[in-house]
Amino acid sequence: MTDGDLQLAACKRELRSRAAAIRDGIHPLRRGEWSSLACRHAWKWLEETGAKSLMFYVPFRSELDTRPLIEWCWAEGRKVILPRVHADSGELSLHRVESWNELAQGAYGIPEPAETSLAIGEEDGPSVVFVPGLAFDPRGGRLGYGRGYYDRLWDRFERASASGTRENTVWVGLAYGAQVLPVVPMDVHDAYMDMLITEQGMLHCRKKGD
Ligand SMILES: Nc1nc2c(c(=O)[nH]1)N(C=O)[C@@H](CNc1ccc(C(=O)N[C@@H](CCC(=O)O)C(=O)O)cc1)CN2
Ligand SMILES: Nc1ncnc2c1ncn2[C@@H]1O[C@H](COP(=O)(O)OP(=O)(O)OP(=O)(O)O)[C@@H](O)[C@H]1O
Repeated sequence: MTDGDLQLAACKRELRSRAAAIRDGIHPLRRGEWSSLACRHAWKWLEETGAKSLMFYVPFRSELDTRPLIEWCWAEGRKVILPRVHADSGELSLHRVESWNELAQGAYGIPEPAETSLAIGEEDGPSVVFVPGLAFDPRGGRLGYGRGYYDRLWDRFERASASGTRENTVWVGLAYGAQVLPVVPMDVHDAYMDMLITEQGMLHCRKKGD
């Protein structure tokens, strides 16, 4: 590790605890209100784009609540994909889920597809990925919990689209407006979002380096 890497890691660590405190500090009633507004913005956008296969996260801690969005997708017959954490390899496997009954408590206490659920391949993967995070920035920068799960998934999808196995995926950060900071420190391997959706609406991200 170079001095630069160490500084970046320290900067991320410090920001992680500040960003978690910001998110936890939002009153639960406000979180509920803002989650429902953000979900409505996301749903409107999904109706416009007609995307049929969507990957979500199941909220934990004080994250923006995606459950209404997931239930609308089920009601409208859209494909809902949820991740399962493999803490040993640092990978996420993807699973089609059709009801809450198919989930069990997984790593970190997050509800996830049960162990018996069959994973789907990259070629059957989602056209839109909704991504949780501690903080985001207007370039699409993202800070997660520091295990790199979504960065590795992004890498897999990029490779699959470069080799022609899948179409491009739209990456959408879902967060409260208070989590969008001026700049989030980014490593070379960090995944950039294409869009952010908050209670205030949609933001198209300026790409890396622009
Ligand atoms: N709802 C949701 N699901 C998700 C994520 C997420 O951020 N939100 N993830 C996004 O990647 C993955 C899970 N990643 C996680 C990574 C670390 C910790 C965690 O508890 N970390 C400790 C720090 C110490 C440690 O690294 O063990 C902590 O925060 O106290 C939790 C989840 C996959 N599923
Ligand atoms: N594509 C990748 N391949 C292998 N390792 C990776 C990849 N992306 C990230 N990592 C590793 O994962 C670890 C965590 O990365 P980082 O601090 O960027 O996580 P994060 O984006 O905040 O967390 P998360 O995605 O879990 O929410 C780092 O040690 C990094 O080297």
